[in-house]
Amino acid sequence: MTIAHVLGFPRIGAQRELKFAVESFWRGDIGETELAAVGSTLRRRHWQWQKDAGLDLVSTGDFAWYDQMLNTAALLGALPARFGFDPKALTLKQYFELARGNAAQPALEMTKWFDTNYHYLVPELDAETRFDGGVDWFFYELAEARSQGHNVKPALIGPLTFLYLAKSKAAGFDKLGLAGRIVPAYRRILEKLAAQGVEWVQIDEPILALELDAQWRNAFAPIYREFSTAGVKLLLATYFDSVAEHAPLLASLPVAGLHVDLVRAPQQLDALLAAWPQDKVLSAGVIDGRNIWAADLSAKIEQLSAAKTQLGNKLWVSASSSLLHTPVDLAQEDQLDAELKGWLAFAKQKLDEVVVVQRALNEGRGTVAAQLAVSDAAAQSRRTSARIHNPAVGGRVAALTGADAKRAHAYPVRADAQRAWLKLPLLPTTSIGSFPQTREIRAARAAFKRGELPQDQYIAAMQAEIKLVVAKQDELGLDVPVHGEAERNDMVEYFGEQLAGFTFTRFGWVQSYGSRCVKPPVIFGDVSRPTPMTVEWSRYAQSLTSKPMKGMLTGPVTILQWSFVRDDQPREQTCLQIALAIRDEVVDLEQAGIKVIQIDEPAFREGLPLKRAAWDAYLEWAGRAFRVSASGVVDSTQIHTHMCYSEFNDILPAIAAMDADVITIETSRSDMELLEAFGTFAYPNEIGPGVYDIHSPRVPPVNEMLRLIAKALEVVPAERLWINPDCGLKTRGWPETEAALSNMLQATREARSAIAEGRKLVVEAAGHHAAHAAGACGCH
Ligand SMILES: Nc1nc2c(c(=O)[nH]1)N[C@@H](CNc1ccc(C(=O)N[C@@H](CCC(=O)N[C@@H](CCC(=O)N[C@@H](CCC(=O)O)C(=O)O)C(=O)O)C(=O)O)cc1)CN2
Ligand code: MET
Ligand SMILES: [Zn+2]
Repeated sequence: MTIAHVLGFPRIGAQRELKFAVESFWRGDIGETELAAVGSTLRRRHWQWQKDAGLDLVSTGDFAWYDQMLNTAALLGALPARFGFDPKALTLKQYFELARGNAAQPALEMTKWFDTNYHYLVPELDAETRFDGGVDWFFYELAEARSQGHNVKPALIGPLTFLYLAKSKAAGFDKLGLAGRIVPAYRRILEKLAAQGVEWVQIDEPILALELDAQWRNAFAPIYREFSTAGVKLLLATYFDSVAEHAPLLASLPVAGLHVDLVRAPQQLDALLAAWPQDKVLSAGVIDGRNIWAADLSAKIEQLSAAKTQLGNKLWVSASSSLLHTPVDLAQEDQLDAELKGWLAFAKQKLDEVVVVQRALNEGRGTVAAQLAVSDAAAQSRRTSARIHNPAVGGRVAALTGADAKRAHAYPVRADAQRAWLKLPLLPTTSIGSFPQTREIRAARAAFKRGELPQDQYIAAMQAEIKLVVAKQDELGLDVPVHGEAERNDMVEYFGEQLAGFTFTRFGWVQSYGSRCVKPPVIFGDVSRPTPMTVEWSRYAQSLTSKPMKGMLTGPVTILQWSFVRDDQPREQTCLQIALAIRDEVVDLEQAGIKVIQIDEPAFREGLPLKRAAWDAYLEWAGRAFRVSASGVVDSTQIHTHMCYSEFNDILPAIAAMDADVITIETSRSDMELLEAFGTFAYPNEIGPGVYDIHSPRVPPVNEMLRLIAKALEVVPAERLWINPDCGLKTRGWPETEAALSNMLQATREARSAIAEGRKLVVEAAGHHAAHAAGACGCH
């Protein structure tokens, strides 16, 4: 029989139960026992759903209090020594300290999981790292599932992916050199599973979808040979892109099965089948684990028919990746109309989809005729619905010319026009946009959305917030203030709610990191902007100050990247439609007298395809989309952009080609390393490298920021340098926000006087890193 399974299920809970429980625990409102009970309840529910749907195996190992990479490190016992924790006796409190930092130690670094909006904690490795075993949560949860009567397939992140994604501070550290230690650790885990009678173990090696160099590729065979005698069957799981280039390797690896992503890379099926041995399982990920569209089930069955003929029972059916990246349960969405709802499937619905495909393959389509009829009708309605296609939008995109994606004059000409009216001081100061999203703001919005707070009162409350934020910035002396984004639930969802061609959900939450979630809007049709989206808020904010108010928009690439995107046309096309909508908004802001406008693109780097071979094409269309959004204005209007969360060194030319007048960019956590690349590359326009990290409540002292400013001045001429934090302040509280900004302005004043007096700023002043080493920085 063809087996039905999934690689993992979202842990957050349909009502974000895990988020609220974890945050209560952090606040001390509940204890470990109550928190553990919430975790148990969620796991029990999610396993039961998998079983009820008809999956043959339910997944364990996919639960985590914060993150699955941290869980793997905790299981292996590979914790950074700087925390001083005993890996075998790690408490929940210590686990969260690794994730969030404590008084003495900053948290593990956090970064994006491949090309998703999920962030994992980066394990730290050094020559002393040991994998001598840690907590037994993984085994506890396995036993829990079995005690509930489930046929279980535990899942682990594989050793090579673990090492590849981990990080070492030592330059040139050979991570693969730790294989000799990590492999026995995994082998011990596998043997323990075998002893407990576990048949199948899923081992995730998503790095196989990257363009691996020979050193990493060649590490697979010997390592998996070590595992082949541990007594369990291994299902090696890959996802997010094709692994066809490794087909011979994968066919010959001593594992019992391979899972592949046939949504992102359907074409790899033929290549793999051509090389596939008879005795090995091929798990076909045909249901989209990254998007919310209901599958065209007839098409999926068709897609697998040749594979079924060739492989018989060795063909398994699954979702393309873990369902972690999809919201939990569509059934809760009571405000979507029936047509749209019929086009969607969240994680729980995807379980059913996997099973329908499986049953059709095992028992014939007749056994699932009713489900197929529903699916066929939905697919048909999505292909033909009048709500999807808007000829005016298509026409506008088709009519775009080169001139539409280019400012009228080059940067030096624009800079003169901007200087003439802005009259900013040297080293102008600004912020990235958001100010603290307080509980009061969120509560007011929640009440408004529930219909309990009338619209005029909601607007008044947000205006009061804007007034406060503008007054505080005037007091502090910021040169280019912002309105603070109080009215926005999220920088993408807010725009999705107002654009045609988008819809949004009530409970479509997806974990972004730890307890933080996002609710990506859904792009189902051609995108356009019925009415201005931000103009009134910005106009109001400008009325409160004589300084130039900076308008604040999210760019087309980021809106695309952080939404659920339609899969019936190329992403490029959708992105250009969004770009035109944002362009309209930019032009309206300019008309309203907002002549400094920031178009945020924090997800620009994240959108890069996993395979380098596809980078150029992406950078070309993504850059064009940004320029389309930014180029409708006159020379004197200053366009800013902002980027964060990523390493930008390898795409600097593409960033320069976006031709924003000013870019503010995250750099403080890397101690301005990035700027060296900007210096070498000679970034041509203005740049505001973040001078303090906003991800922790810690208030950096003046001299620390001064040191970063001095470092920046070594590579960026003062005339083109801006001073700002790393990112928006929405997750911060007010006290640290005011203190940090006040220090930032003090540092700026000192830098300005040094420049005016021709004094050279000292770069070597003790900074955060030195203070850290001395345990004297008060971080977190
Ligand atoms: N889309 C997106 N992706 C992104 C980022 C981003 O900002 N947006 N940033 C990076 C990730 N960083 C993130 C930083 C913070 C949060 C975050 O704070 N999320 C909030 C939810 C934000 C939100 O949508 N808030 C809504 C809904 C808030 C809410 O939960 N309301 C309660 C009621 C609250 C109350 O009464 O006090 C409810 O509806 O039940 C609002 O403000 O309106 C959370 O998890 O808590 C998420 C991601 C990368 N990816
Ligand atoms: C993730 S980038 C955030 C940019 C946005 N303008 C903010 O300040 O919140
Ligand atoms: Zn940012």
